[in-house]
Amino acid sequence: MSPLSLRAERATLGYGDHAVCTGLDLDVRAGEFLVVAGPSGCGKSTLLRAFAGLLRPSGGAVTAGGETITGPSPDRALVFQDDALLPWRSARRNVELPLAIRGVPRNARRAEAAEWLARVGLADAVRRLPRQLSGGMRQRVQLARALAGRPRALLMDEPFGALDAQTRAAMQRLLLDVLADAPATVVFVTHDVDEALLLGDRVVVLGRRGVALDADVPAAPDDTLRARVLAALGARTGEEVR
Ligand SMILES: Nc1ncnc2c1ncn2[C@@H]1O[C@H](COP(=O)(O)OP(=O)(O)OP(=O)(O)O)[C@@H](O)[C@H]1O
Repeated sequence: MSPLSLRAERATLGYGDHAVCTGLDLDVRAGEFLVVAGPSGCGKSTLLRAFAGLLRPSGGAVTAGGETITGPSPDRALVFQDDALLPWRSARRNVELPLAIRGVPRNARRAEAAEWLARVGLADAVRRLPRQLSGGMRQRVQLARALAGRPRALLMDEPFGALDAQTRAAMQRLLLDVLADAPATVVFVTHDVDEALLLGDRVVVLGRRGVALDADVPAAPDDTLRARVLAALGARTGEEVR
Protein backbone atom coordinates (compact mmCIF):
# COMPACT_ATOMS: atom_id res chain seq x y z
CA MET A 1 0.00 0.00 0.00
CA SER A 2 1.33 3.41 -0.91
CA PRO A 3 2.05 6.10 1.71
CA LEU A 4 -0.80 8.52 2.46
CA SER A 5 -0.61 12.29 2.22
CA LEU A 6 -2.12 14.10 5.21
CA ARG A 7 -3.38 17.65 5.34
CA ALA A 8 -4.83 20.14 7.79
CA GLU A 9 -6.58 22.94 5.92
CA ARG A 10 -7.48 26.02 7.96
CA ALA A 11 -8.28 23.48 10.67
CA THR A 12 -9.59 24.50 14.06
CA LEU A 13 -8.86 21.75 16.56
CA GLY A 14 -9.76 21.59 20.21
CA TYR A 15 -11.96 20.22 22.95
CA GLY A 16 -15.47 21.59 23.41
CA ASP A 17 -15.19 25.38 23.47
CA HIS A 18 -11.41 25.28 23.95
CA ALA A 19 -9.73 25.79 20.55
CA VAL A 20 -6.12 24.60 20.70
CA CYS A 21 -5.22 25.43 17.06
CA THR A 22 -7.16 27.85 14.90
CA GLY A 23 -6.88 27.95 11.12
CA LEU A 24 -3.94 25.54 11.00
CA ASP A 25 -2.52 24.80 7.55
CA LEU A 26 -0.15 21.86 7.28
CA ASP A 27 0.59 19.56 4.37
CA VAL A 28 2.35 16.25 4.95
CA ARG A 29 3.55 14.81 1.65
CA ALA A 30 3.07 11.09 0.96
CA GLY A 31 6.13 9.19 2.16
CA GLU A 32 7.62 12.11 4.05
CA PHE A 33 9.03 11.80 7.60
CA LEU A 34 7.74 14.93 9.28
CA VAL A 35 8.88 15.74 12.80
CA VAL A 36 6.66 18.05 14.84
CA ALA A 37 8.08 19.88 17.84
CA GLY A 38 6.74 22.72 19.93
CA PRO A 39 6.21 23.87 23.48
CA SER A 40 4.07 21.82 25.83
CA GLY A 41 0.37 22.39 25.25
CA CYS A 42 0.68 23.88 21.75
CA GLY A 43 -1.40 21.07 20.26
CA LYS A 44 1.01 18.46 18.88
CA SER A 45 -0.94 15.51 20.32
CA THR A 46 -4.20 17.16 19.33
CA LEU A 47 -3.00 17.36 15.72
CA LEU A 48 -2.03 13.67 15.78
CA ARG A 49 -5.45 12.79 17.20
CA ALA A 50 -7.08 14.65 14.33
CA PHE A 51 -4.95 12.77 11.76
CA ALA A 52 -5.84 9.54 13.58
CA GLY A 53 -9.54 10.31 13.26
CA LEU A 54 -10.06 10.48 17.03
CA LEU A 55 -10.98 14.17 16.99
CA ARG A 56 -13.01 16.07 14.39
CA PRO A 57 -12.02 19.62 13.49
CA SER A 58 -14.59 22.23 14.51
CA GLY A 59 -13.57 24.31 11.49
CA GLY A 60 -11.70 23.68 8.24
CA ALA A 61 -10.75 20.16 7.20
CA VAL A 62 -8.34 17.33 7.97
CA THR A 63 -7.76 14.90 5.12
CA ALA A 64 -5.82 11.73 4.28
CA GLY A 65 -5.09 10.98 0.64
CA GLY A 66 -7.37 13.88 -0.26
CA GLU A 67 -10.38 12.40 1.59
CA THR A 68 -11.91 13.90 4.71
CA ILE A 69 -10.94 11.86 7.76
CA THR A 70 -14.12 10.64 9.44
CA GLY A 71 -12.71 8.19 11.98
CA PRO A 72 -9.83 5.84 12.79
CA SER A 73 -8.47 3.49 10.12
CA PRO A 74 -5.82 0.75 10.13
CA ASP A 75 -4.14 2.74 7.33
CA ARG A 76 -3.11 5.27 9.99
CA ALA A 77 -1.38 3.60 12.96
CA LEU A 78 -0.83 5.45 16.20
CA VAL A 79 1.97 5.10 18.71
CA PHE A 80 1.04 7.09 21.79
CA GLN A 81 3.27 8.53 24.43
CA ASP A 82 1.06 6.85 27.03
CA ASP A 83 0.14 3.28 27.14
CA ALA A 84 -2.45 2.22 24.58
CA LEU A 85 -2.14 -1.57 24.79
CA LEU A 86 -5.08 -3.78 25.65
CA PRO A 87 -4.30 -4.67 29.27
CA TRP A 88 -5.90 -8.12 29.20
CA ARG A 89 -3.97 -9.34 26.17
CA SER A 90 -0.36 -10.53 26.22
CA ALA A 91 2.29 -8.58 24.30
CA ARG A 92 2.03 -11.11 21.46
CA ARG A 93 -1.76 -11.00 21.34
CA ASN A 94 -1.62 -7.19 21.20
CA VAL A 95 0.71 -7.37 18.18
CA GLU A 96 -1.58 -9.97 16.57
CA LEU A 97 -4.44 -7.45 16.37
CA PRO A 98 -3.28 -5.50 13.30
CA LEU A 99 -2.23 -8.78 11.68
CA ALA A 100 -5.81 -10.03 12.03
CA ILE A 101 -7.05 -6.78 10.48
CA ARG A 102 -4.56 -7.27 7.64
CA GLY A 103 -6.05 -10.72 7.06
CA VAL A 104 -3.01 -12.76 8.09
CA PRO A 105 -4.29 -16.32 8.78
CA ARG A 106 -4.59 -17.23 12.45
CA ASN A 107 -1.76 -19.79 12.48
CA ALA A 108 0.69 -17.36 10.81
CA ARG A 109 -0.18 -14.47 13.14
CA ARG A 110 1.43 -16.02 16.18
CA ALA A 111 4.81 -16.43 14.49
CA GLU A 112 4.73 -13.04 12.80
CA ALA A 113 3.79 -11.25 16.05
CA ALA A 114 6.62 -13.05 17.87
CA GLU A 115 8.99 -11.98 15.09
CA TRP A 116 8.02 -8.31 15.47
CA LEU A 117 8.52 -8.56 19.22
CA ALA A 118 11.96 -10.06 18.64
CA ARG A 119 12.80 -7.14 16.35
CA VAL A 120 12.07 -4.69 19.18
CA GLY A 121 14.18 -6.79 21.57
CA LEU A 122 11.27 -8.42 23.42
CA ALA A 123 11.56 -12.06 22.35
CA ASP A 124 11.39 -13.10 26.01
CA ALA A 125 8.31 -11.06 26.79
CA VAL A 126 5.77 -12.43 24.30
CA ARG A 127 3.53 -13.95 26.97
CA ARG A 128 3.65 -11.09 29.43
CA LEU A 129 0.69 -8.81 30.07
CA PRO A 130 1.24 -5.05 29.69
CA ARG A 131 1.25 -4.55 33.48
CA GLN A 132 4.16 -7.01 33.74
CA LEU A 133 6.27 -4.84 31.40
CA SER A 134 8.14 -1.61 32.11
CA GLY A 135 7.01 1.64 30.46
CA GLY A 136 9.83 1.40 27.93
CA MET A 137 8.95 -2.20 27.09
CA ARG A 138 5.32 -1.22 26.58
CA GLN A 139 6.46 1.52 24.18
CA ARG A 140 8.37 -1.10 22.21
CA VAL A 141 5.30 -3.37 22.07
CA GLN A 142 3.33 -0.40 20.73
CA LEU A 143 6.00 0.15 18.07
CA ALA A 144 5.92 -3.55 17.10
CA ARG A 145 2.12 -3.44 16.92
CA ALA A 146 2.11 -0.32 14.75
CA LEU A 147 4.76 -1.62 12.33
CA ALA A 148 3.12 -5.07 12.10
CA GLY A 149 0.04 -3.45 10.58
CA ARG A 150 2.08 -2.09 7.63
CA PRO A 151 0.21 1.21 7.85
CA ARG A 152 0.26 3.85 5.12
CA ALA A 153 0.82 6.52 7.77
CA LEU A 154 2.41 6.30 11.20
CA LEU A 155 1.38 8.85 13.80
CA MET A 156 3.90 8.79 16.62
CA ASP A 157 3.61 10.83 19.81
CA GLU A 158 6.97 10.82 21.62
CA PRO A 159 7.15 7.09 20.96
CA PHE A 160 10.62 6.64 22.45
CA GLY A 161 10.26 9.00 25.42
CA ALA A 162 10.50 6.24 28.04
CA LEU A 163 13.56 4.52 26.54
CA ASP A 164 17.18 4.72 27.64
CA ALA A 165 19.60 6.23 25.12
CA GLN A 166 20.86 2.91 23.77
CA THR A 167 17.42 1.35 23.28
CA ARG A 168 16.15 4.61 21.79
CA ALA A 169 18.96 4.56 19.20
CA ALA A 170 18.15 0.92 18.37
CA MET A 171 14.43 1.72 17.93
CA GLN A 172 15.24 4.75 15.75
CA ARG A 173 17.36 2.50 13.50
CA LEU A 174 14.66 -0.17 13.39
CA LEU A 175 12.05 2.40 12.40
CA LEU A 176 14.21 3.74 9.57
CA ASP A 177 15.02 0.18 8.39
CA VAL A 178 11.36 -0.83 8.33
CA LEU A 179 10.43 2.36 6.46
CA ALA A 180 13.13 1.68 3.87
CA ASP A 181 11.38 -1.65 3.10
CA ALA A 182 7.80 -0.54 3.58
CA PRO A 183 7.53 3.22 2.97
CA ALA A 184 4.93 5.12 4.99
CA THR A 185 4.22 8.73 5.79
CA VAL A 186 5.36 9.54 9.33
CA VAL A 187 4.28 12.34 11.64
CA PHE A 188 6.56 12.08 14.65
CA VAL A 189 6.23 14.30 17.72
CA THR A 190 9.33 14.80 19.83
CA HIS A 191 10.85 17.34 22.21
CA ASP A 192 14.33 16.15 21.32
CA VAL A 193 16.00 18.33 18.68
CA ASP A 194 18.73 15.75 17.98
CA GLU A 195 16.08 13.10 17.36
CA ALA A 196 14.15 15.51 15.12
CA LEU A 197 17.18 16.24 12.94
CA LEU A 198 18.31 12.61 12.84
CA LEU A 199 14.97 11.16 11.76
CA GLY A 200 13.12 13.91 9.94
CA ASP A 201 13.03 14.84 6.26
CA ARG A 202 11.31 17.96 7.45
CA VAL A 203 10.75 19.64 10.80
CA VAL A 204 7.81 21.79 11.81
CA VAL A 205 7.73 23.72 15.07
CA LEU A 206 4.23 24.56 16.22
CA GLY A 207 3.79 27.70 18.27
CA ARG A 208 0.83 29.26 20.00
CA ARG A 209 -0.25 30.81 16.73
CA GLY A 210 0.30 27.98 14.30
CA VAL A 211 3.42 26.97 12.42
CA ALA A 212 6.44 28.88 13.79
CA LEU A 213 9.04 27.10 11.65
CA ASP A 214 8.81 24.74 8.67
CA ALA A 215 12.13 23.55 7.25
CA ASP A 216 13.46 20.66 5.19
CA VAL A 217 16.23 18.74 6.95
CA PRO A 218 19.33 18.35 4.77
CA ALA A 219 21.09 14.96 4.65
CA ALA A 220 23.81 16.35 6.91
CA PRO A 221 22.00 18.83 9.15
CA ASP A 222 24.16 21.75 10.22
CA ASP A 223 24.13 23.90 13.32
CA THR A 224 22.16 26.61 11.53
CA LEU A 225 19.01 24.49 11.35
CA ARG A 226 19.51 23.31 14.92
CA ALA A 227 19.74 26.94 16.05
CA ARG A 228 16.61 27.86 14.08
CA VAL A 229 14.66 24.98 15.64
CA LEU A 230 15.83 25.93 19.12
CA ALA A 231 14.95 29.58 18.48
CA ALA A 232 11.47 28.60 17.26
CA LEU A 233 10.98 26.37 20.32
CA GLY A 234 11.98 29.22 22.58
CA ALA A 235 9.75 31.77 20.88
CA ARG A 236 7.10 32.13 23.55
CA THR A 237 4.85 34.49 21.64
CA GLY A 238 4.76 32.25 18.60
CA GLU A 239 6.02 34.86 16.14
CA GLU A 240 7.38 33.44 12.94
CA VAL A 241 11.07 32.55 13.16
CA ARG A 242 12.85 32.14 9.86
N1 LIG B 1 -9.01 15.55 26.37
C1 LIG B 1 -8.83 16.86 26.54
N2 LIG B 1 -9.81 17.67 26.99
C2 LIG B 1 -9.64 19.00 27.15
N3 LIG B 1 -8.48 19.63 26.91
C3 LIG B 1 -7.45 18.89 26.48
C4 LIG B 1 -7.56 17.48 26.26
N4 LIG B 1 -6.36 17.01 25.83
C5 LIG B 1 -5.55 18.09 25.75
N5 LIG B 1 -6.20 19.22 26.14
C6 LIG B 1 -5.64 20.58 26.17
O1 LIG B 1 -5.32 20.95 24.84
C7 LIG B 1 -4.10 21.67 24.80
C8 LIG B 1 -3.13 21.03 23.84
O2 LIG B 1 -2.81 19.73 24.32
P1 LIG B 1 -1.85 18.73 23.53
O3 LIG B 1 -1.79 17.48 24.36
O4 LIG B 1 -2.29 18.62 22.13
O5 LIG B 1 -0.48 19.51 23.58
P2 LIG B 1 1.00 19.02 23.23
O6 LIG B 1 1.60 20.07 22.38
O7 LIG B 1 0.95 17.64 22.67
O8 LIG B 1 1.69 19.03 24.67
P3 LIG B 1 2.83 18.07 25.32
O9 LIG B 1 4.11 18.46 24.64
O10 LIG B 1 2.80 18.47 26.76
O11 LIG B 1 2.42 16.65 25.07
C9 LIG B 1 -3.60 21.76 26.22
O12 LIG B 1 -3.99 23.01 26.76
C10 LIG B 1 -4.33 20.63 26.92
O13 LIG B 1 -4.53 20.93 28.28
